[in-house]
Amino acid sequence: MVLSYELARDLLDIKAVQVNPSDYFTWTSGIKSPIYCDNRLTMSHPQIRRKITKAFMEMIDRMPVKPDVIAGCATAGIPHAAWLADKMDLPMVYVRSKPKGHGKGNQIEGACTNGAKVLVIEDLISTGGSSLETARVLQEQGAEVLGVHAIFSYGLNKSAQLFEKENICLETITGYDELLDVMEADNRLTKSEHEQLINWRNDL
Ligand SMILES: O=P(O)(O)OC[C@H]1O[C@H](OP(=O)(O)OP(=O)(O)O)[C@H](O)[C@@H]1O
Ligand SMILES: O=C(O)c1cc(=O)[nH]c(=O)[nH]1
Repeated sequence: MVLSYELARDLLDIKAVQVNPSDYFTWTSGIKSPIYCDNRLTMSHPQIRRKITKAFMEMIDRMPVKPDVIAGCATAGIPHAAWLADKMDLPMVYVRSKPKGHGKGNQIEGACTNGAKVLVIEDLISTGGSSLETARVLQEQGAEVLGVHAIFSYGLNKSAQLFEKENICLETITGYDELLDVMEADNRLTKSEHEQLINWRNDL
């Protein structure tokens, strides 16, 4: 099976995906959503997290310029960045959503030298705001951000526009369309619920 569909089914099987049409979830951006995908649950499934690491490694294989640092987007991107960096034998850093309010006041944790070629690892893209903020913080510290790689994206127009505006390349393993296709194929959604969820996403 194609990996994007295989991973979408894995996310459903481990109950990472919740659909709640009558009681919307609030996303980090403030968007109200009938669906929530908790990719943090992949941490608890070694076979799935290894599949994700392997997919990230294959994406790096296809990159014309290779990263010399892997950066995890806090918090849910951090474990995946760590497994990837370990497999690739590369240095890793993580970037907090805001500078730490005590201690050294760091926003970037770990060593990221000026001019380092950095790949940002994120678990999920909704608007893209969190991962692009991570990229901005790294660039401000003199890093060259090669791109953002994420497990999943909702494929919102807003995120496509933001990544284009920032001129940062986004690649993902799976996404909303694959998830909805698998849900429909497995009779987890009716055709009309499928359409409703597609329309909701397209109207955002
Ligand atoms: O593309 P965006 O609109 O920025 O949304 C996606 C972000 O939201 C979630 O993180 P959350 O803020 O819930 O924090 P966490 O990773 O610490 O759980 C997710 O892990 C992404 O980082
Ligand atoms: O945008 C978000 O905050 C968000 C959406 C989602 O489905 N899953 C998640 O972890 N965060």
